Amino acid sequence: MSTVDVPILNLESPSGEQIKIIEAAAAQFGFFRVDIASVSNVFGVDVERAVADAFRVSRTFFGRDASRKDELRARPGCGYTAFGSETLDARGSSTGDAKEGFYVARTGTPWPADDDEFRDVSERYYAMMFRLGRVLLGLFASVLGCDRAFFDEHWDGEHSCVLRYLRYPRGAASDEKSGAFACGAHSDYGAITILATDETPGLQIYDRESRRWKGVAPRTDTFIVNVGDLLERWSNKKLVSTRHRVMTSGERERYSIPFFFEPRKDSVITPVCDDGEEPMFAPKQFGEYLQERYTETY
Ligand SMILES: O=C(O)CCC(=O)C(=O)O
Ligand SMILES: [Fe+2]
Repeated sequence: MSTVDVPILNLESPSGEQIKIIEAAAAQFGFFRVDIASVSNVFGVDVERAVADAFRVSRTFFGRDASRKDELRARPGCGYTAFGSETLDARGSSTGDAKEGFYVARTGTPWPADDDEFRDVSERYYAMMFRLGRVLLGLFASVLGCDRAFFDEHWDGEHSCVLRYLRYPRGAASDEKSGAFACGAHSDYGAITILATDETPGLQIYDRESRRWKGVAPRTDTFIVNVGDLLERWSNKKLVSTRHRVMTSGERERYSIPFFFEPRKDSVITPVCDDGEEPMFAPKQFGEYLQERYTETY
């Protein structure tokens, strides 16, 4: 399996350079990395530490007895999801995805009553990712030739951002032929995903040009950022959303923490077009769009 070079954005570099990196990424796979140390420097907080803390509480959480995790199941997009309970690629999979997860939503998360640290660390991490999401949103707006604050109002108030802890357990080897995946091929449905991973490889992205899957090397010093379908739609396809999946060897467990940066449910997504450009999509409320996508996954 060959790997892809994903450009690295340094938040401390001049904004013109940052915009160029995102432009290049958008024209390729819609994936880029963000240097974590640069986020620490710009925000004046220890982001490396926050990421390490988040992985630590994730391990503790998933180490709980199954029954004590099952109690924390809630509505879609909130709380615990058991091993095998989701199939991101229903057509290509013979079985549910070999992962378990815990969603942290803006409100209503069913926190375990006996682990305050899990909640504290998660809320801090969530707030930090939200802040980073806002910065990235401004850069995407610039790339589209809009004012930096162009998308901001859609994230004011009751936005739909979700943090997710994922564990891909040991012993569940992915196998393309039999349709067994750690996380089946999908594109993210939302606006922007900011992903932290541990050092176990697994993430792959689909290269439309060579029609091959390519690995994204794990790096704990960067976040992986990708454009989701919603931002693709919003940008009238100037920003691309690329299919990706997770394949694991089963030798080691793998942890990852995606943060899904999503607008308010009542946001109307109207494609941003240059003068004379035809919109490829009709305006649609995010909540309505979301409902359609959930029905496909569960
Ligand atoms: O675990 C990963 O590396 C990616 C997970 C993912 O693509 C997702 O949850 O949407
Ligand atoms: Fe994804």
